This record gives sequence, structure tokens and C-alpha cells, in this order.
Amino acid sequence: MNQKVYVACPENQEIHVFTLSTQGELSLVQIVAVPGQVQPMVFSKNKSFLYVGIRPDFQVLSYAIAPESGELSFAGSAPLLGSPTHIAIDNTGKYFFSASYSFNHVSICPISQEGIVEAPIHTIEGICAPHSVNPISDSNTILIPALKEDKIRVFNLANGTLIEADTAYMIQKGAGPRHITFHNTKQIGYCLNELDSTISTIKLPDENSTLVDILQTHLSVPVDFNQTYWSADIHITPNNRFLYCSERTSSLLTAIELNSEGLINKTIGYYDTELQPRGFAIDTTGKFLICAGQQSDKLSLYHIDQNSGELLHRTQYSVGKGAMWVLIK
Ligand SMILES: O=C1O[C@H](COP(=O)(O)O)[C@@H](O)[C@H](O)[C@H]1O
Repeated sequence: MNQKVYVACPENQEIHVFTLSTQGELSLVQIVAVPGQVQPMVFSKNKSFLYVGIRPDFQVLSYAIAPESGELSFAGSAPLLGSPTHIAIDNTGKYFFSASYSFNHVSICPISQEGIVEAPIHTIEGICAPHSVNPISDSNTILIPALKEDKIRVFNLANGTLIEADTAYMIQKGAGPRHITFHNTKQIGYCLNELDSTISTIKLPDENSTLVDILQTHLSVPVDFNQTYWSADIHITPNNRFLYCSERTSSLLTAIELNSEGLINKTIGYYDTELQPRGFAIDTTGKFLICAGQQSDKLSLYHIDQNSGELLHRTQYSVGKGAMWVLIK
């Protein structure tokens, strides 16, 4: 069956919905007018809802996803206490999180039995520039990169609130930890650091050990990079072989090879992409990568070479203004 692709376009307050064929072709199926600048998006656990954060009237909107067409229909809204920078749901699918970079907090909202996100029940204050919320699979542990603290703070979800652990990942000074992607079978994560464009490979805490450790630090841009580092997004392929990340000043995507232990082996290559690639996504088969240009108002679709991990540019598509978040299901 065709996959569905959702692209948030804040400047014209739209979500563009596409189908993605098995051959890697996008077809526009719907443009949804949103009552605000739509930024972060996340699926519900069973992927029957799309949740989106909007501003300047800070809210989370819940959209039901039509099973066949993937079209969205508005299902509910709830207020948020600050600008939603990144949103996530917990492993049970019962709680929704919103990290607010500018308001230095993370809010926790219940999700109703009908699948609608409700108003916050707790807000964890005093996290300096939290850039994302990252629940570890099969665990109550949640990692929150605090960009201006150069730390990844570790929390445990208990009774709908977040309790901070004793440990945190200390990232090198000035790195600016931002987004994390997780290995799908090993207790390893990869944190992209916005302000020095490195990736920190991190050991995740598990039932055997609460220890947090940084295993590797890898520069994700060329060594002779002489611009301002402004990294944005990072994703892993479903087969755990390749990692991709984006840098906005140079409008670059980087492909990285992982070894069988989940450690970074080498950089495969750098690829010019859409202007200011703030968000991209890899499809569920691991064959395609779709990158949004925040300044180009276009999407670029790449085929991922299954042997080498190289990106082969296939097609460019027009999309709404300020395109910055891409989700595929
Ligand atoms: O990517 C970035 O994100 C932060 C916070 O984003 P916002 O969408 O919540 O405002 C932003 O302030 C920063 O300049 C930018 O690099």
C-alpha cells in the first residue's frame, strides 16, 4: 500500500498531505488549512491520529487520519503554555509531550481514549532551551536535550509526570544538543548537536544499568567547513545501517554508515539539498528520504542506495511556505 507523507508549512498555515508510491513518487492528496503556524508534528501510537503544535496561539491540534486516503479531519484542540518546538508521545500512547525552546519547559498532556490530546496536566520548568523530547522504546525513560545547557537530561515518566534521574549526558561545551534518533535494536542513540554539527553516539540506560555514556563524537560536516554550524535533523534507516542528518547554513545532507554494533563507521557522503533543510524523514521501507526546504518551499525526494547508503536525488516537488517538518507512515 502507498505510504502517506505529511509536511508542515507554517508560513501559509497548511499541512500538505501526499501519497508515496512504492516507486518513490509523491502525489498531493490534500492541503489542510490550519488555524495557526503549524510546526512540530507526531503520529499517535497506532498512527490513526496526527498531532500538531501551532503558534502564536499555542495549541496542540488532533487530526484523525482516514485509513485509506490518509486525509486529515480535525478532531480536537487543547491549549499549550508555550511555543511548541518539538512534540512526542510516550510508549503507551497515553501521554503527549511538548518541548518549548523559548519558554524553557516541557509540558505533559493526557491523550483521551478517543485519541484526542487534552490540556497539560504537568509542566516541567527550568530546562534551558529543550529542543526535543525522546522516549526510549520499551522504557519509561525520556531524554531531553537542553540545548543551552549542553546536556541531555534524563527523566522517567511516572504517573503522568517526569521525574529527573541523577545522571545526565554531558555534551562538549557549545555543542547545543538538539535532536535524537535511536538504533532500533541496540541501546544506542545519536544526538545531533546544532551548534558544532557533531553527532554524539550515546549509550542508553536500560534495566541492567542506569549509566549514561558518550561512546563517540563525530563531525557531521566536512572538516574544512568554514560557515556557522546550524544542524537541524537526524534520522536512522529502519535496518540500522545508515544515519542521515541535515545542516542549514550549507543546506547539506550527510549520509553516515553504522557498523553492526551501532557505532558510526564512516561518513558516506555529503549532498547539497533544499535551502535550509530543517526537517526530513525516511520512509518505513528505508528506501526513500524526503527533505523539506524551509527557504525553498520545496521537497526533494531521494532514493537511498540500499548497499552504499548514498543518496540519489530523484524528484523535486513544490510545497507550502516555510516547510519544516516531514512525517511518513
Ligand atoms: O531551529 C531552531 O529552533 C529554535 C527554536 O525553535 P522554535 O521554532 O521553537 O522557535 C530557534 O530558536 C533557533 O533559532 C533555531 O535554530
